[in-house]
Amino acid sequence: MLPVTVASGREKGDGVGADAYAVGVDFGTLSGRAVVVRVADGAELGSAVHEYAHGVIEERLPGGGPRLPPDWALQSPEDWRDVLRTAVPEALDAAGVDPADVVGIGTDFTACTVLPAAADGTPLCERHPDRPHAWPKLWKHHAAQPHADRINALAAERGEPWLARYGGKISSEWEWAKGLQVLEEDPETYAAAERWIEAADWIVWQLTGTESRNVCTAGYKGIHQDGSYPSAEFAAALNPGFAGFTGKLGHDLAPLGGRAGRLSAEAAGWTGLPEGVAVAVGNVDAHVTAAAADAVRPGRMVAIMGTSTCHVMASDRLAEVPGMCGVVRDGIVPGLWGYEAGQSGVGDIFGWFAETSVPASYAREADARGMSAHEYLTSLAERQNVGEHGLVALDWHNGNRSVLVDHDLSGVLVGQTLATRPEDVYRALIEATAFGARTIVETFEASGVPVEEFVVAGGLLGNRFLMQVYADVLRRPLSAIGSGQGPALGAAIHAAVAAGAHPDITAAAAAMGKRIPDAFVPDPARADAYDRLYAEYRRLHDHFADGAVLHRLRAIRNEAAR
Ligand SMILES: Nc1ncnc2c1ncn2[C@@H]1O[C@H](COP(=O)(O)OP(=O)(O)O)[C@@H](O)[C@H]1O
Ligand SMILES: O=C(CO)[C@H](O)[C@H](O)COP(=O)(O)O
Repeated sequence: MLPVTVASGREKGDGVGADAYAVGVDFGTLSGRAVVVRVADGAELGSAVHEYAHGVIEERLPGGGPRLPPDWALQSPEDWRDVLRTAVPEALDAAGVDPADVVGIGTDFTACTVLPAAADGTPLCERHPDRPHAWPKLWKHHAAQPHADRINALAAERGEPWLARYGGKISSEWEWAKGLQVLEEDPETYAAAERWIEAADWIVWQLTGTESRNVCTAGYKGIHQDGSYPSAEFAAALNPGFAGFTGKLGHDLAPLGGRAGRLSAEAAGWTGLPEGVAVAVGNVDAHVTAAAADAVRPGRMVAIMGTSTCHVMASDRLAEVPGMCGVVRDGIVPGLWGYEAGQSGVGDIFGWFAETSVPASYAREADARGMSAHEYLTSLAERQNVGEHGLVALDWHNGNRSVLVDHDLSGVLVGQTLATRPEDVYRALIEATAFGARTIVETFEASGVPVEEFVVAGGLLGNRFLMQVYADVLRRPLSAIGSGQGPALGAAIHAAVAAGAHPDITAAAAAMGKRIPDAFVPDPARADAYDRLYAEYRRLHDHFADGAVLHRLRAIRNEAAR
């Protein structure tokens, strides 16, 4: 790896005036969004979104070829570059800000979205577009579950000390499982991959021209703990050809809020920003949002609720929380432990239902009222009393990230009768995700990590009924982020720190972040009624947790698809 120089915000003193701006760019699952933010107070002056031309590649590669196997999810690096070329200049235009007043740019990415690259950063899919394994694997590529299972079994057998930092299980979404899958299914691509790099770091490489690796993705997704990755012996025991895997990863890890480098001439040409402005160290969409919600202090759990939900929380204590995604020192903010847990499917589950299960009469009615399917179903669902639909669902349609860590689990719905209507199911699915969130919060608290405040962020904040369900199910007031673009604002906050405009992330979050306390308050009667349904959810959860039925069904499906 190339040598990396990373300065913290404190050390640079770039000199930042009152009218200085930072640009944050959020690379999501379907689109990238840029926002221009005033560094003094976090005012958002302009933003722009660029939808990825290829979206999520799940069926076939962009050039055609055979159908991809089940559970694959790929992306195109050119789509990501297009965000820099279009959304950033459009956001600058919308903001009416002189680019010369921009002091820094920061980015955040979905994770673990990871790609094989050459030593100069060229994605292998740009050399071998016909090889599926040469393409970036999106976070929700779940086809490496058998590899994750082997990693977990071996780590448990060898008593690997790092396993407890991941709640006892490594996810199939992460770097090791996905890397092992490439080795075993396409050894040539594995051998050609001089780098196995998170898109979070790759995009920073595009901006600066220099490779850097961030402490956040290395810790949560790369199993980097206490200064090292799992040993070469461990990797070799998985597969002798895997022994050198960590040689493809990064070893000099850059701290969050640091400056990864300066904007290259080429990236200045793409973005319209001045060459040489500070570029922040790469980061993850969920983790930057904690700064945007001014929630980087211990005990504030931020739920970033969109396609999936991530729960992130800084804490001054280290504990083993079963089924959490990970705890990483400095993983959200330097100096504290950063916890992450998550639900792999949330908005995605509602989206699946709205797309596949709404009758034509509902679609017509929604159209007539100028509502989306989500809005129409919500308007019907919110009229019901708690429990009136007689249903309970398990929110595992995209697997279970916490607390079971098993992506071969699938969704369950019980209690249907001939009177069950679409809005009943839609409501039961919303409730199921809220019960999943409660399971996570209770697991943290039972493990000695108190959740003092629950802060909601992300696109689902737009559904107020859904938020009220969460407040009722969690039996606690919810704070809400005061921005519609949390990750992009968070990335801009990191850019401001990297540019020296604020001394550190905590100070920048206090100045630029936005949090509204008690935005949703629980109703005691509904909360009591939900306690009964939650008890049923937990019974169903424990019944299906071992995967006996659900794994068999998946095996039958996979066999039939082959
Ligand atoms: N009114 C709504 N109620 C519930 N879910 C919605 C609604 N509108 C969109 N969604 C779901 O929200 C998700 C998009 O959330 P968003 O935060 O914008 O995306 P991302 O997580 O990719 O950043 C989609 O999965 C979609 O199905
Ligand atoms: O795993 C994650 C972060 O660690 C996120 O779930 C992943 O990045 C996708 O997020 P989104 O729901 O915003 O698309």
